Amino acid sequence: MNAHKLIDGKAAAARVLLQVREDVARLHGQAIQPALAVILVGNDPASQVYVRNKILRAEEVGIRSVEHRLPSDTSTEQLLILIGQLNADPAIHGILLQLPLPAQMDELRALEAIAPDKDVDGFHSQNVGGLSQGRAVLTPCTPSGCLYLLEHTCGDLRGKHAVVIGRSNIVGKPMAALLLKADCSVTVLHSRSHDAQALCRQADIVIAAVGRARLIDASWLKPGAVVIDVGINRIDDDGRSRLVGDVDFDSALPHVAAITPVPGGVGPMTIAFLMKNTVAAAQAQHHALRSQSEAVCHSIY
Ligand SMILES: NC(=O)C1=CN([C@@H]2O[C@H](COP(=O)(O)OP(=O)(O)OC[C@H]3O[C@@H](n4cnc5c(N)ncnc54)[C@H](OP(=O)(O)O)[C@@H]3O)[C@@H](O)[C@H]2O)C=CC1
Ligand SMILES: Nc1nc(=O)c2c([nH]1)NC[C@@H]1CN(c3ccc(C(=O)N[C@@H](CCC(=O)O)C(=O)O)cc3)C=[N+]21
Repeated sequence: MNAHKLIDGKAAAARVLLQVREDVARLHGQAIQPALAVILVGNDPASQVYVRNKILRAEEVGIRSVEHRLPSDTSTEQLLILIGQLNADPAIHGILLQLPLPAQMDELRALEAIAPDKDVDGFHSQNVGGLSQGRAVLTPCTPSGCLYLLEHTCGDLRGKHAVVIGRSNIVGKPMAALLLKADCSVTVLHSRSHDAQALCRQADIVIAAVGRARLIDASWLKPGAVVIDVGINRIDDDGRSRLVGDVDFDSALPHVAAITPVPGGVGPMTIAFLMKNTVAAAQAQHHALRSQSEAVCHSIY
């Protein structure tokens, strides 16, 4: 009955991937084979599932993928060596370092070691800074996917009040930067916020990226709000394990104008935008290479 309120992330991701497939075919025509390297350290079961999904999706659109699995006792130095090799390999266009890393590793140092033009997650400080300045740089996949869903649900975002719950470097902060770039008024809430619920109730748009199962129910939402649920939480439901978001979907649904489900909402969009970023990286690297060789030709003749 409320089906019209569902924001279908699977269908939107399929549309994005169709475009990516066309772009890949065009690159194949220029003898360019876009390629993504995925690094997985340790054997966290959830990370293994995500990595497998990313590799399957890459194959479907014609992107070559190379998986590098490292044991959980790998040192940061050993990881930096692999990243250095991938940075130097002209046949690799994108590098994804699956997070979280085992506790002994220096995550920030590893992310900073990835060449910014191969940083398809958009986590390198150069890309983070570029996004904050509003420049066209490689941008984190989950927030890009959320923005796409919002633009296709709300149309014009200008002047809308968006509340982002969560301030991680992966989701909350880049999400806030993208919404600001789209001319929203942005409030970012976190675990130290006073009366987060009352602030959230003022929002036209809510982005929940907290990591707490079903924290946000109808009492957090203004009637008619648009809700994007980034949360992926595995819970035990009468002895069966299942995925739920950060939003209490059943409580929120009668209240909202539109909402993403979990699964089938933001998750598929994250993977679609990873593919889009990989193709953009491949295009940019070949463009840069061509400009370089043209410059060399100019200096010779
Ligand atoms: N669908 C997808 O593609 C993706 C889904 N995810 C999912 O999104 C969720 C968030 O991920 P991520 O950003 O990495 O998580 P983090 O744990 O890094 O960040 C969670 C944020 O939520 C804040 N927070 C915690 N409790 C509360 C509270 N009660 N009220 C308000 N804010 C609170 C924290 O505040 P503080 O900073 O003060 O600690 C923090 O900023 C997870 O469920 C994750 O699995 C993540 C990436 C991609
Ligand atoms: N460097 C890095 N980049 C990331 O983008 C990154 C990461 N590390 N670490 C973990 C988080 C999480 N994340 C998800 C991606 C897809 C789904 C997804 O496709 N979810 C499906 C369900 C999948 C299932 O059934 O388990 C859905 O929501 O429909 C979920 C979560 C990316 N992350």
